[in-house]
Amino acid sequence: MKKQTAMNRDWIATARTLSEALPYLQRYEGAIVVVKFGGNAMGDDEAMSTFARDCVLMRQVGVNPVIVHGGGPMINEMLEKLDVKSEFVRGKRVTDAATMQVVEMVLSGQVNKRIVQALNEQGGKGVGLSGKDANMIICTQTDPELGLVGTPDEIDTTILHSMFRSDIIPVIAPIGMGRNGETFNINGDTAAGAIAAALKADRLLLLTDVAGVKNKEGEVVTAISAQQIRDMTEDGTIAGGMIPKTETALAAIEGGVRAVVILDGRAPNAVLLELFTEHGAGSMIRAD
Ligand SMILES: Nc1ncnc2c1ncn2[C@@H]1O[C@H](COP(=O)(O)OP(=O)(O)O)[C@@H](O)[C@H]1O
Ligand SMILES: CC(=O)N[C@@H](CCC(=O)OP(=O)(O)O)C(=O)O
Repeated sequence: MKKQTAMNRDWIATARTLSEALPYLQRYEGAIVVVKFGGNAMGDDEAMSTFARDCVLMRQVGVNPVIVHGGGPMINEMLEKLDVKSEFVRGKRVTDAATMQVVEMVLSGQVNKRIVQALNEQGGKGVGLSGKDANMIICTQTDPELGLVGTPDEIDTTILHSMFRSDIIPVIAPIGMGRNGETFNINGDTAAGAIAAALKADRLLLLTDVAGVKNKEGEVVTAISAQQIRDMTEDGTIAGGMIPKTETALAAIEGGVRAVVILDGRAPNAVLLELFTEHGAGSMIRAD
């Protein structure tokens, strides 16, 4: 009898959560939400299924999710197997022609298809693309020191809009084309930010493996201004892989994205919690 009461309490709490989601569901109907799913945020198959389920649910309630993925750790693993050395400069992989081949194979062939499959197993319609498809991302070289690393210069979102109309969830590998036929490796955060800005997205969610942007004391800053980001980068509090993330956040806001959230993608249902409950997670960056 006692057990049943506890169960009832659980159901009541679940019903309350659903009911409290109404204003959020209304706010996000028709919204475009770009989700960057970083390689470090991708967990085991169960975590992948949970993430996919959240994205399919988003689509089901009228949100237009766009997934832009990373896969840095998976690229590292393959490069190691092939005995190709790799190094990062300011959070970006120095990419020569041989490395580029491996990057494209792992991102487009392996990681992209894993996410597409997970979405489709949850009843969604995931379609995999890279920035090369339908001329979506045209790049210029970021810096000769980094080799074939590209900075998105022109984004064509036509294909994405036609996917939204067909209930398709686009899953995009961060690879772009140069104007002279080159293939460029784009940092996943940079690609997600550029796509979010081109779509004037309502939200850009950067899923990673930390709870948010941490200050000197190691505490997550829940709301962070552009100026705070610049100061924290200057004094080294923001370092490594967090640099492209915060740079992306600033560029995305400037490009017309309403808000960017950096959050822990390994936390179960992180995306749903952020969008549809009052328990938003991570660090939110808005225009100053
Ligand atoms: N101020 C900071 N706050 C949080 N994380 C930081 C900070 N500075 C550096 N980092 C590092 O950035 C990492 C996230 O970047 P990265 O590993 O590239 O993630 P992803 O693979 O998800 O893109 C964190 O795991 C952390 O080690
Ligand atoms: C230029 C550059 O650094 N490209 C990245 C692309 C993948 C990526 O960004 O993956 P994560 O999001 O998992 O870090 C790379 O080669 O690792």
